[in-house]
Amino acid sequence: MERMGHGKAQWRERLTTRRIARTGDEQASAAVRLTALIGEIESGPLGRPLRTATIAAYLPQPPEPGDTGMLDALVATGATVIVPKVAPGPPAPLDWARYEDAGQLVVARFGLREPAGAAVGIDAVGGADVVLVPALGVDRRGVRLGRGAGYYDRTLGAAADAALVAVVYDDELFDELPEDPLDVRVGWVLRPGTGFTPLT
Ligand SMILES: Nc1nc2c(c(=O)[nH]1)N(C=O)[C@@H](CNc1ccc(C(=O)N[C@@H](CCC(=O)O)C(=O)O)cc1)CN2
Ligand SMILES: Nc1ncnc2c1ncn2[C@@H]1O[C@H](COP(=O)(O)OP(=O)(O)OP(=O)(O)O)[C@@H](O)[C@H]1O
Repeated sequence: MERMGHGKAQWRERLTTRRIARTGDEQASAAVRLTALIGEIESGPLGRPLRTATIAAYLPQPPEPGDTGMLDALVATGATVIVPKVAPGPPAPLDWARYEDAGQLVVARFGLREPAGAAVGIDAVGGADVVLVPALGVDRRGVRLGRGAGYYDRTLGAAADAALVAVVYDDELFDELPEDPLDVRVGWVLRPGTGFTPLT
């Protein structure tokens, strides 16, 4: 039994509360900075030019850090960008769709935006060079805290060759978060004030 106040649920509640309290200014400046920084993925987790790369991203939902500017900047390099489509039913591996521009988006399950077009299948993430993973927080070992449905933990096993990058605010990298056996660790963190940092 975990000590009261230190389990995943408590961390999730604390970090969500802190995010909701972030000002519009902080959210907007984080999005601008992430858009400006995203090209550094080439010298960081990607390790080669974006032009021929496939990036699995996601559509940030306030107060998550970032916005479609970050995705548009990736598309502008020539990279192929895919984003999740959440199917009906209980949590399952994420399906994916090609992201081209914000004009193609519709609001779907959980209020998340997704491309209106056809899904490309759950195996598409296997072709990604880098997966940008949403997180409420991440620790120095790469343990990631998500929203708690396990969508990404069910998905990332199919992305065995990809570099995994958690995207968080600058004050959301911790020494140690709670970890479960099924959690998939990430190798990198991307923060608006700091850029890409490898994790041990
Ligand atoms: N922008 C974004 N897209 C994403 C994720 C994410 O964290 N962020 N996901 C990462 O896995 C997946 C969706 N994950 C979700 C996990 C839990 C709940 C959920 O429990 N929703 C509650 C309301 C509480 C809440 O909003 O968190 C509900 O609708 O009952 C929703 C989505 C796929 N796409
Ligand atoms: N690969 C998996 N197969 C089956 N169940 C899983 C798998 N990974 C996680 N789960 C289950 O999903 C639930 C939520 O997992 P967890 O708390 O790690 O979610 P999370 O990583 O915070 O959420 P998300 O990935 O949606 O952002 C747990 O009950 C966990 O046991």
